[in-house]
Amino acid sequence: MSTKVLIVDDVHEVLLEKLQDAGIAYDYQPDITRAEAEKQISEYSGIVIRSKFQVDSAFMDLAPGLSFIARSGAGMDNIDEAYAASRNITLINAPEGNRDAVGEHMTGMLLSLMNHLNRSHQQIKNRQWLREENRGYELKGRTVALIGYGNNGQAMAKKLSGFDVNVIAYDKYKTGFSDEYAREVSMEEVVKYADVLSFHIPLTRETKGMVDEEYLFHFRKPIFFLMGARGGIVDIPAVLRNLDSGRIIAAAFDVLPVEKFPSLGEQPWFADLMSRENVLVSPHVAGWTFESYYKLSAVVAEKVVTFLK
Ligand SMILES: NC(=O)C1=CN([C@@H]2O[C@H](COP(=O)(O)OP(=O)(O)OC[C@H]3O[C@@H](n4cnc5c(N)ncnc54)[C@H](O)[C@@H]3O)[C@@H](O)[C@H]2O)C=CC1
Ligand SMILES: O=C(O)C(=O)[C@H](O)COP(=O)(O)O
Repeated sequence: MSTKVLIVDDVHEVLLEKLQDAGIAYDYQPDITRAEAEKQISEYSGIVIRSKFQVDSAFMDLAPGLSFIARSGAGMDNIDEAYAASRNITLINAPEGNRDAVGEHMTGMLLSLMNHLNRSHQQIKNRQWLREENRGYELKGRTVALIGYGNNGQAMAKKLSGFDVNVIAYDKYKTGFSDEYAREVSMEEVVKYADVLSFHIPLTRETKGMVDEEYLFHFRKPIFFLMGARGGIVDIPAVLRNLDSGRIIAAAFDVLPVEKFPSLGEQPWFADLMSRENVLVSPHVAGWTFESYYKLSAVVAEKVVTFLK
């Protein structure tokens, strides 16, 4: 089978240019549905995706000649990685393309929570000028705990380096990673010292629902909670209960276990979550900037070209 790549989601034109320059044939079908892709995928040796649909074993079975799946993004949770490995299909992603965006966005969310920006803006819209209620907290001197010290964890640590904070990081699958930006710690130290808890781990069978009542129970100090990885990692009702008790001071989510309307609005916890003045939610855009749109596509194109050469 000659090399041909199917691109099934919106990507920056740099990706198309780089494939073209390398003489790699492709079809760019950003609006294709999964059902349509299923009909065509047998003709292709590679696919470039984002998060539009699941690339599961059933999909891969329709593509006997598939040699790679490239994700123009970081998270691989919409790909059955184990099945791809069993089929010897190479997986490519581009975390270098949006890690700075995630680091900046989650730092921004933290500063916003600590200074009540969301609430005070809403109050002023309602003609309320409440200075005392909106007195902020300073980051300086606090301990920020990063769970996961890969691309995004490291980017977040670098962004925080100008704030005079103590950054600690726990990574279950890495050791010996302490650097000038973060100190490697055990989970025991995280629960003891954290003032801020920020997640930078993938959604896997192991991490699904991991952040529940039991997980949050062990923290010794009230925490600011940041979820910028995948919503499926966290049990929202447990966070709500911890907000009620004051064990979580405030929480920011760029990702939620269910995203987009109407399904998000149908979740039993949705109205409660959104009624809180100390909760800040963004629509899964931490890694989605004008710059990362280009960088993700450029990085993934370079990796695809390297793989195919
Ligand atoms: N909100 C957004 O727009 C974005 C979200 N993401 C999400 O962030 C996740 C992380 O991205 P990267 O940092 O690029 O991944 P990465 O693979 O570079 O780093 C993840 C780190 O988490 C560690 N880890 C895995 N399971 C763990 C556990 N149970 N406890 C502690 N550490 C654990 C790994 O050893 C690894 O070092 C992605 O999988 C994706 O789901 C990524 C980009 C944008
Ligand atoms: O890279 C990831 O992982 C992300 O979550 C992206 O920032 C969002 O991915 P898309 O849904 O835009 O492909």
